[in-house]
Amino acid sequence: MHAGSKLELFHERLEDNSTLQATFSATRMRRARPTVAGIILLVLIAQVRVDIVHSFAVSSSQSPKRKRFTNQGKAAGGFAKTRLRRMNGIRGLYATKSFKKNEIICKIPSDVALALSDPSMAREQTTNPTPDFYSDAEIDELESPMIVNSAKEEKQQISDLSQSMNISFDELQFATWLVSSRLFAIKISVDDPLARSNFNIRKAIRVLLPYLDMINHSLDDANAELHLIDPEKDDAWFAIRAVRPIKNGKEITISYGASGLETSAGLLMNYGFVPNQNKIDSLLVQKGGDGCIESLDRWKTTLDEDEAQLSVATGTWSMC
Ligand SMILES: C[S@@+](CC[C@H](N)C(=O)[O-])C[C@H]1O[C@@H](n2cnc3c(N)ncnc32)[C@H](O)[C@@H]1O
Repeated sequence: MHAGSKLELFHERLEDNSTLQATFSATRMRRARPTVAGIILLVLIAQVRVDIVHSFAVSSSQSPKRKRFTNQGKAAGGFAKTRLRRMNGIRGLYATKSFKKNEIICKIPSDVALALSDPSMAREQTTNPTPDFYSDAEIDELESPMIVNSAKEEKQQISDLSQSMNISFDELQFATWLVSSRLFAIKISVDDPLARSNFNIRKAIRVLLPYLDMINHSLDDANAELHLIDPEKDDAWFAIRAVRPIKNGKEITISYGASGLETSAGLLMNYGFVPNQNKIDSLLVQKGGDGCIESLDRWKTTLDEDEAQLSVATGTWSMC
């Protein structure tokens, strides 16, 4: 019960802070103008932040062929039958025809994707550092040591980098956020030289996918999934596949996270928002994964304080 109530409080705090972040980001976005320097900066950041930037590794070709594609073709042939729209203030991707279950909604050739992690190094990839726009005091309010430390580390890295590269902190922070909030994680099978021979294991990589990066997150109600088709071939594709029938006009959503699962902390750190409910958070606590319980235990508030805050916030509080 202790961990559970901490978790709910944690969730509320994330929501409060993500509201702050959304407001701040919107202000910054109005000011931002896409410039060549900005684009170069993005590439530089991608290089510095992840150390390894390479064209997508599933292609066996050293010099991938350029592909031509159109948005006028059949549904499976590219960007067919979708368009960008805004609903409830969030821009997203919407179907302009109905899709059947398992139908491919759109495809992106893998050579236009930028992979921000090397699958062969995925074993060492344990953190997903992202920019954070909160003040140090706001970060401290999150209390969870895992998030507070990550966010502060993130800010420090941006600060160090901006000085060593002679770029303004604000520009670098904005560009870093731009990249990290548009990344998708996907699991792929790769040869693991350290594993038994002929043993392929699934590893997560994070990729920037033009156009597909317009798809919003839905944990419980996602109607599509991100796939990699023919990873062994030169002409591998990223595809969005309908996991159930989608009617014309419906928003197309996927569940962010390498396995379609992402904690609220991960969503906040990577994408700057948290959902209202996230069943993955309680699973994490139940299983004690990722040092979650330890990190909750080190919070400054007592259980009584948590319950008092929760009852104010929700109007009711029942012991579980
Ligand atoms: C990959 S982009 C998706 C397209 C984005 N809405 C846009 O207009 O460019 C990810 C960003 O969309 C927003 N977003 C996606 N799913 C969301 C959701 N369920 N609730 C709130 N914001 C969401 C967040 O700002 C996130 O950083």
